Amino acid sequence: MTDSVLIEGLAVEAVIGVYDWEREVTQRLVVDLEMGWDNRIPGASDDVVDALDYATVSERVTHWLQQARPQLLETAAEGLAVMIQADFGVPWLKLTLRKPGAVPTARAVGVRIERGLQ
Ligand SMILES: Nc1nc2c(c(=O)[nH]1)N=C([C@H](O)[C@@H](O)CO)CN2
Repeated sequence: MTDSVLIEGLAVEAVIGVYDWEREVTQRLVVDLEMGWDNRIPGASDDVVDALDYATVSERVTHWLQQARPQLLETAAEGLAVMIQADFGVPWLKLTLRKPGAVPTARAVGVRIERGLQ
């Protein structure tokens, strides 16, 4: 199944980082998500109940990142993937998590993971 639902450039202020100073501040994270979903069903019903609601997923991702306070981007990405697959029934996803302020000479640094079967 090649259909998907997208969330691009979701900005979240959260505590993340391995250094002591990073535990005292929030930093900007930017989330890009592609989530497998059969869009033929909502496409036929025109009912959001059948859709993967990107607004609800965005809220849950934001809340998860703000309460988790992970050290590593890898930990955050893994936890988000588990939550999205379990809570929304998403069969596969590609998640990119960027930390734009981490390396001043780079536009952004980050990690990308894919989970599940496409
Ligand atoms: N692969 C990673 N490398 C680093 C991470 C990370 O989360 N994943 N984090 C840091 C620090 O927290 C850094 O962002 C502080 O500027 C270093 N390397």
